[in-house]
Amino acid sequence: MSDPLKKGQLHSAYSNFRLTSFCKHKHTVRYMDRCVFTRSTLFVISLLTLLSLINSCLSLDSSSAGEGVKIEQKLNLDLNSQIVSIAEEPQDESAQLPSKSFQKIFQEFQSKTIMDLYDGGVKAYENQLWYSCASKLERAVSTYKLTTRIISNCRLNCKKDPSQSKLYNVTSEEEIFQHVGFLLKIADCLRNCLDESLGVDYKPLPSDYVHLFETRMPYQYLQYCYYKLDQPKKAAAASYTYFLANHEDPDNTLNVVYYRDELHVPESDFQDLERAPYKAHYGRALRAYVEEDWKSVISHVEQTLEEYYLEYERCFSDCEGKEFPIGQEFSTGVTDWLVYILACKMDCPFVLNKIYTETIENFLQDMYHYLQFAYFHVQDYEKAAEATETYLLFDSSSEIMQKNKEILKAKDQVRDEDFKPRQEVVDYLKSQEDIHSLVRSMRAYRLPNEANTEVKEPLESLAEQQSPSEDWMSRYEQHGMHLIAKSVDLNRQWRFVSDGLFSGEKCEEIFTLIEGLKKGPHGSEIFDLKRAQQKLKENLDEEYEASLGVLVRAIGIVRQYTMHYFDPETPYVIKKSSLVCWSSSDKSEEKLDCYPQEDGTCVKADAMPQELTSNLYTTVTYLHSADEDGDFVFLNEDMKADRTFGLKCGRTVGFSTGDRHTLKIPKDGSKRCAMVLKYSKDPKEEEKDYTKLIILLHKVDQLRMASASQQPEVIMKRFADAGVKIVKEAKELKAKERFVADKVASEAQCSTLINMVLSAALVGDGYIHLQSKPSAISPHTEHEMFRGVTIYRAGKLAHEDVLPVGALRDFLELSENSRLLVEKYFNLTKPLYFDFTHLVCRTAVDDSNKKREDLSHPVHADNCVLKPDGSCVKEYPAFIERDYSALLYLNDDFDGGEFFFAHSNKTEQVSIRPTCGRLVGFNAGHFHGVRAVKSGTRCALALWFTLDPYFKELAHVVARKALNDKEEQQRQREKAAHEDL
Ligand SMILES: O=C(O)CCC(=O)C(=O)O
Ligand SMILES: [Fe+2]
Repeated sequence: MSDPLKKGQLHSAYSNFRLTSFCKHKHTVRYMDRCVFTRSTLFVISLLTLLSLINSCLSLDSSSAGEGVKIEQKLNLDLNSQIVSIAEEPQDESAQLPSKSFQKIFQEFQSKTIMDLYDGGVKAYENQLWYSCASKLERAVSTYKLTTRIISNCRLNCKKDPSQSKLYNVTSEEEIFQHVGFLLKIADCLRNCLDESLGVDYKPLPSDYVHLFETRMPYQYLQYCYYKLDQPKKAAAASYTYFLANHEDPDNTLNVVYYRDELHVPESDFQDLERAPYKAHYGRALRAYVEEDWKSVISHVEQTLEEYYLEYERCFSDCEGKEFPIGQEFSTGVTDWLVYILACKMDCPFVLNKIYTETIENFLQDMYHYLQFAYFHVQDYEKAAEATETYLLFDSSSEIMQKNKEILKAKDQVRDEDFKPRQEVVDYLKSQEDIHSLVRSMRAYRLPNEANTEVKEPLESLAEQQSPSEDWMSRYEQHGMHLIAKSVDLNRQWRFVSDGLFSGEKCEEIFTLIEGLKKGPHGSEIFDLKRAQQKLKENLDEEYEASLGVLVRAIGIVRQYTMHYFDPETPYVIKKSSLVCWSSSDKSEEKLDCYPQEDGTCVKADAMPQELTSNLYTTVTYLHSADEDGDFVFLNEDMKADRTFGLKCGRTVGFSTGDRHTLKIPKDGSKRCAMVLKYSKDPKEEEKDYTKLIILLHKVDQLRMASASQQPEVIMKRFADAGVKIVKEAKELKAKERFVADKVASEAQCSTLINMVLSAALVGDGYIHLQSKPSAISPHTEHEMFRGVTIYRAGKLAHEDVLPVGALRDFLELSENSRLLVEKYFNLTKPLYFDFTHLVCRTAVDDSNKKREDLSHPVHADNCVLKPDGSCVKEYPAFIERDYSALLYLNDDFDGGEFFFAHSNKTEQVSIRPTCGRLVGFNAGHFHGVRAVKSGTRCALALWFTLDPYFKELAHVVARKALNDKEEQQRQREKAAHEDL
């Protein structure tokens, strides 16, 4: 972070501070690390930020109700700097606990009423009853705010002082209840408080409504109803309020602009109607800062801090009021709950530090910087010393702050004991450290199903299951990962090179994350996990989310491999993950006078470290292959090349962070990209953004699934209406969780898919899907040949116009229908995800060999290893994450090839004859096999599903995107052809 002390007229004491660049725009000044508009140009700057989103010419109709707010305008503002609003006037935000008499009236406003009001408002909007729309939605919002504030106050008060509970201390011999006493009092207090303020009949608002209010949906309706009621100021405030939580919505952005430019609503009326009090104080503090009114800066920053900590406490206690799925057992249930609360609490600073549309990373830290500066200016040096020391708690290595401390120390009025940090920050940082260390210690705990905030790679779980004596390397080799050089080959300790850590798919997917980065002076571009979160929050793009998911797993794989390789007593934590690309710098003719490093820096020879250490470690995994250019170079003491390695997707080079290395920047101007991980043995150094990103991905996923879910009966009826028939159920199939359905695919769809395999499949592709090894022979029998297409490959082939768009559409549609049918038939309450999707044909090699005794696919279960004693163990190399399986058959013109369910002694239990459109769905733990295909070709769409979102097959997202792109291209072509006529 840069320094407020650097700004404008410096006190002579500060003259030795470094100066940063000036702001480009002539009406801006620099404060903190941003450029803000000076007073003459003050505006609701978040508005300006949003304008930068729409720098292009747009013409949109913003309303679903017909005639909307229209705007046609070319906006051309250079507003790249991220700025915050400092023009808004504060409002009266604090909702107090209502008085007793009010409570009586209030009790009428039960959550049912909130729902009624909301639904009524929306209905009125649809019926164009603008007055009724506005009045109902206004009441819905105010009742919701009041209710949530009351509940939140109860939680806060009862946590602080549970003595309102009449329960005596609970004591028990039973150990578990000895811990529960305190909780019991809080629970009793909370229940009483809620009963008293909301009435005993109060029912919590259903989560889908909570979501609507949290995403400020009522304001989206309100703005239009106000507009129709000729209340532009209110409309402007409502649309601005909605915008702040939904800035990716371009229609609303245009509305805001419209109110400003067409209806001339003054800037001061663009108010955030949901603004937390501390944000208002913050805005005023910034304004005072620009005006150099130090006394006001102090007073507003102090109020900001006071309100911020209140909000922080509230955020913490509200986390405990969130709805969670809980496990069945007492211990798992309670622990799952705790883990959820923890994840929620971890997010609090992130939520609170979002000011308007921008997240201010070091919000609190900045506040003490402002205070220090302002106190210094009013010559209250003791307070300035206190603020300095407080700041140093956040960042003890800040050179600027250290220098400032020296300057303050030189003042006569300042004594050593004045450098005492504020208690509130000591407490705050302790609570943060507590949360993070709890999260760390719970790392190994696995939440049920989709509730998995701690991510496990298949290889990670494999690692945990193994005893140390087991030959871990050969297991990795089965996945195609193998060591190609180790320390002895590489002249130095702590060096290795391994191949095959990523598949081509993974490389391509991660590569897509690298775009729009800024090049550093030497020609490197760096992508880190902070940027990833920011981008995902700005735009919940499913494809981007999928690529991040791949990255998160990739990090897990490489870390696990590295830990195994070095077998450290203390595990390594990841200190920093980034994607780094090198390409020739703009001044490419000039030769670099430093050695480019894999982490994106460029180091001079004399600055190269001498020491090797096993405490800090780096791995570099390449994201593409290159025949000639871009080598990695291990250097020796004399800075001469020790060994060089070419680039290859998935190749991983590991070395001690202090080791000497460099790289060759491609001469042809192309980018050379790698995933760079730095490790440390100090758990305190762990990169928090990794966990944060996982939690964010998880939340996004839950949101998406929640909005998509529908009642099973409705879906099953829809299937029945479309002709799908359940033909065999548990009883006939001799076990629960099995069914057979017919007419899931049409004849035309079956032929399309079969043609796809026969024409486009790479022989053997996708069967060993961690590492494609083309092989014509079936892994199960030499009498058959395998051909397959994965969903990823289908997407790619369609993208390259090798596969007709319609074929990809059928592939995606049939997969999705099969998934949905399994999810709804089994009445699953958790979303079912694809784990792997494989379209596969088996062809009898020698048609005359009809006496075959072998099986096309031996008896097995899809998620465990069948042992000779008939037990099935959930261990590697089985895909233990798989929960359900389905096969959608595509033809019947072959001999043999019946699917059968089996007993654990491998004998046949019940068999099913494949035919086009027939789907078998079953629990992935059930034994089954396929009889020999004696002649002809048997094709099926094989689908494996998981309840664990971590294993979600991301290729579906990529393929869907490819389909959408192609369809859009087709539409454009048709449109152009039509216009030509
Ligand atoms: O093709 C079939 O009918 C079953 C295949 C199977 O069980 C599997 O691939 O795991
Ligand atoms: Fe199977």
